[in-house]
Parts: sequence; structure tokens; C-alpha cells
Amino acid sequence: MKTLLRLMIYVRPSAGWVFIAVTIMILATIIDLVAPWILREIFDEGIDKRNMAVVLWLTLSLAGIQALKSAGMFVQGYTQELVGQNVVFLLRKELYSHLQRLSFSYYDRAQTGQLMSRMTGDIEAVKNFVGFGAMNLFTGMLTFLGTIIFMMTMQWKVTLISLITIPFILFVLWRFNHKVGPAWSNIREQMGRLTTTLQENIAGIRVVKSFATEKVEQRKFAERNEQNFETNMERAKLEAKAFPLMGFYGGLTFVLMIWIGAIFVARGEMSLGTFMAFQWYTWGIIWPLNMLGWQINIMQQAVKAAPRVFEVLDTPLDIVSPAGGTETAGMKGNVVFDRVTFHFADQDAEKDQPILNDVSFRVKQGEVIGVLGATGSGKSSLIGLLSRFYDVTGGCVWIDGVDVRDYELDGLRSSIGIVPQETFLFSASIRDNIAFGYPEATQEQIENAARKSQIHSFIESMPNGYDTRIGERGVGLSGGQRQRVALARAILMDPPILVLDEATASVDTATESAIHEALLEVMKGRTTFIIAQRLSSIQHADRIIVLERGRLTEQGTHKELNEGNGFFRQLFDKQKQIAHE
Ligand SMILES: Nc1ncnc2c1ncn2[C@@H]1O[C@H](COP(=O)(O)OP(=O)(O)OP(=O)(O)O)[C@@H](O)[C@H]1O
Repeated sequence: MKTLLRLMIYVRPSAGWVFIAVTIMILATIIDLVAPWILREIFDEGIDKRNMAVVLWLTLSLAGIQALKSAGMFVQGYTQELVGQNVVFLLRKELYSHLQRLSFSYYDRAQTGQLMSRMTGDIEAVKNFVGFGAMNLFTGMLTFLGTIIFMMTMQWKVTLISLITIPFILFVLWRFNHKVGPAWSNIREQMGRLTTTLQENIAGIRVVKSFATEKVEQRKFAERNEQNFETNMERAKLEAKAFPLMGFYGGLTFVLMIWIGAIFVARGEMSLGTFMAFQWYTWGIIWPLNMLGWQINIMQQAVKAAPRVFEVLDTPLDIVSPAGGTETAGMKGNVVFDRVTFHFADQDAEKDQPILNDVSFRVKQGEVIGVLGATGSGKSSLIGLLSRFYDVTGGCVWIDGVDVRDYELDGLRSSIGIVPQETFLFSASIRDNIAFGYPEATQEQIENAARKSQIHSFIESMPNGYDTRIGERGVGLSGGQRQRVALARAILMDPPILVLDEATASVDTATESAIHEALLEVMKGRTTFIIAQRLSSIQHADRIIVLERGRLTEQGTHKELNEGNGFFRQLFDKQKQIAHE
């Protein structure tokens, strides 16, 4: 009930259309109720009294109101769909906008396939009910009650006796409703899992193929597909049992009506016209009940699908822009990490080892900082805190003396240009990919950024130059080329803070060296963090900080660290030894 009430919020903007559809439905129902009554008059006042003029006029009026009803049904069908589509439109818009604002922590746990199935199948199920189902449910109930009232006023005894089967039909409906709900719940959930399997398989098809696990993947998909097939067949069995039974009781009502009606006509307690009208009215009782089975089906689908959509909508936004957040215009890039401790949301802050533990350091505007550490030591997490991908668990991160949590969020993120470890390129032209964060950029600006990241001449050599379209994973580009496109994307933003997270890890040493030469110019005046595992990547760093298991263990210049005997010195010796071998 709560779900249905909540859905009403999305129907409210279409209230005008709902009013039109419902008014037409009420008029159509009245026509359905009046038509058998006219039939009775044709018999009793026309045929019985041999008055052909009455027959003619009443038949013509019957034809007239039926034509009117058909025209009304056209408008009603259209408005019904319009209301449903409006609800889908609003829900999708709200869901998409919420998905845009959900934090990294949410996406760390979320399954893409589940989200896709909520965005498509689940919302579609809601539409079917809101547009078609709910309104037909309303018409059905109106027709059912109206028919009984009309019949009672004509011959209440025959009506009451013939309706003896109704409780049986209602019982079958109640049981069906009770059982089909959980079946739909399973089906919606299974569809989510099926889509997840499909999405993961397609996204990871290169891994699947390189490990030759197509058959295993096929089996996994087949298992889930089969589960879904079986649950659907269980549901079909429920329908196959309930609907014929309801049809049988409906037929029985019809037969009873004829039999009891005939007795009352023979006794002179019912006119032949009323008898004929009752045959027509019987359909007004049977079809709404039979339709009710389908409507319940549609309603249960929506009732089970809508909470899956609402669950996403109700996920709180844990990282939001503060009201009246500090503007970032004119940001210089003085960064301070002050006793920063960090746990991921799914960690136990009491028991689990923090990802970053009491980390403090200062970076002045324009400084180039190398962040060095073994894999998993917390380097990317450190940078994530700067851009508020996550918020600190303890301590504070300051930029220009302002806590990052007090900055206007979009401004903060646009002020920090990040070249991540894994680049995502959109299925668009290379130009659009570079200008992703700054769509208004001129061709000259784009080319400049591409030159600085050593990718311009390669783009120029492609058949369509900057207009060359690339796949969603940047297919057609090598790992190093993808990284350089991402680098150009960050440079184009002209941010006061630049972060290169293993940004040159996929390029050869000569290109890395060329990129770093070019970056010398780019980094001028900008605070730059270079995250790296090899020393060649941080040769231009003014200062280096070393992370070990979330703790800052060393910091200083190349020279200072080389004089020590810590991680830096060991790495230096190791890499020197490898170079000699
Ligand atoms: N979303 C997450 N939830 C829980 N733990 C995570 C999550 N992401 C990373 N971790 C853990 O946090 C630790 C630090 O990860 P982080 O990515 O910051 O390391 P890193 O130093 O950048 O490593 P690499 O050099 O391999 O990229 C790792 O032990 C990792 O397992």
C-alpha cells in the first residue's frame, strides 16, 4: 500500500490526464450499464408491443452510444499510455540524477547489472500498472458494482441467486494474489542477477576469452536463465490454475442466470426484456472479475518492482556539496593533510587496520610531490580524499586553509585534474573525449593539451584525426595512448592541482621521459602529485612522500631520502640493480 501511495507522487503531475481518462472511463461504464437497459426496452416496449418505431429509435441510440464509447476509448487509451509514460519519464529522470550524485562508496558495492535492470525492466513494470493496470482496475470495479446495482433494481431475487458463485471467484482471486506476489518478487530479482551476469561477461569478455572460460560463463548464465525460466513457469502455472477456474465460475454464473431467469420469466415475475438484459449484464460481472486476475498480475509486478527502484532513490548521499560552500575560483593549491585517518565504509573502524593512519604533510602551491609506496599502501586513497571521492574518518584535509568538506563540491573536483590508473574513454570522438570536462574548449586548446601529453601527432595520423570515434573502453587505442588521452583531458581543465596516478605506467620509457619533459611546463605554478611505483616517474618531484601500509614513513627530497635507509633507498638500490642486470 505504501508503495502504491508513493507511486501516486509520480502520477500527480499528470493529474489532468488522469482526470480525462477516468472521466471517459466513467462515461464508458455508464454506456455499458445503459446498453442492456435499452435492450430490455427494445424487447418489452418495442418487440412485445409490436412497436417498430421504438425498436428503430432504440437500436439507433444503441448504435450511437456505442460509437461514442469507441471514440472515448481511443482518447482514453492514449491518455492512459501518456500517464504511464510520464511516470516512467519522471522516475527514470530522478533515478538517473540520483545515480549521478551517489558516492564512490555506493559504486564500490553496487552491481551495474542490477542498476541497469532497475532502470529498465523494473521501471517498465511500474509503467504497465500505473498506465494500463490501475485505470482498468478502476473501470472493472466500477462496472462490477454498477452492473449489480442495475440488476438489483430490475430483479433483485434473480440477481442475488445468480451471484452465489461470486465468493468462489473472489476466493480464487485472493489465493492467486497471495501466491503470485512472491513469484514476481523472485522474477524481478532474478532478472537483476541475469543482467549482472550479462553485463559482467560483456565488460570482462577479454578476460573470459584469454582464460578460455567461455563454457564456464555460459554455464553460469544458463543456470541463472534456467532459474528465471522456472520461476516464470511457476508463475504461469498459478495463472493456468486460477484463470480457468475463474472462467468456470463465471460460466456457472451465466448458466445460473439463464436457468433462474427462465424460471422467473415462466412465473411472470420477470419480463423477457429484463431476461435478455441480464444476459448482457452477466458479462459486466464476469469480465471485471476475470480481468481482475490480469490486473492483479500487473499490480504485483509493479509492487515488487517499485521498491527496487525506490531502494536506489532512498540511498542517502553521503558526500554532498555543503550549503553555501566556498567557491574555488582563484584556488592556489596549498595542500595540508592534518593527522588524516581513513577507513572505507565497509570496514570496521574499531577493528580493521585503517587504510591511512595519522598521515600529516604540507604541500606548497606549485610544488611537485612524488607519492611513493608499495602496491596497496594507500596512495590512491590519499588522493581520493583530496577530491572528496571519500571523506576522512579522522583528521582533516585543507586546501588554501579551507577544509575540503567546506568547498562547493563541483568546483573542488574541477580544480583537481586527475589522470587515474584506469582510464575510461566514452564512445565518442577523440576530440570529445579530451574535452570531456571542458566541452566549450576550442580546437586550439584541445590540440595544445594533446601536444603536451604527447598524443597530438598520433591523433593527426589517424584517418579522421580528432573526429575519430573510439569505443567505450577506448578500443583501437593502446593502453599508453588511452592514458595520454586522459592526460590531455586533465591538462585541458587547467586545474590548480594536478594528480597523476600511475599516469605514465603504461608508456615506454622514452615516451614517459618525453611526457615528463612536456609536463615540466604544465606543472609550472600547479601543485602536482605524481603517484608512482618506479623512481623514473618521480624524477622531477621537488619532494617525495613514502607510504607504507597507510602510514607516512618518509618524506624529503631525492637527496635526503637517498641518504636514509628506508623504502626509497631500498627501491632505488633495487631498480639500480635491475638496470645493471
Ligand atoms: N573500495 C574499497 N573498499 C575497501 N578497501 C579498499 C577499497 N579500495 C581499496 N581498498 C584497500 O585499500 C588499500 C589501499 O588501496 P589503494 O588503492 O589506496 O592503494 P595504492 O597504494 O594506490 O595501490 P596501487 O599502487 O596498487 O594502486 C588496499 O589494501 C585495498 O585493498
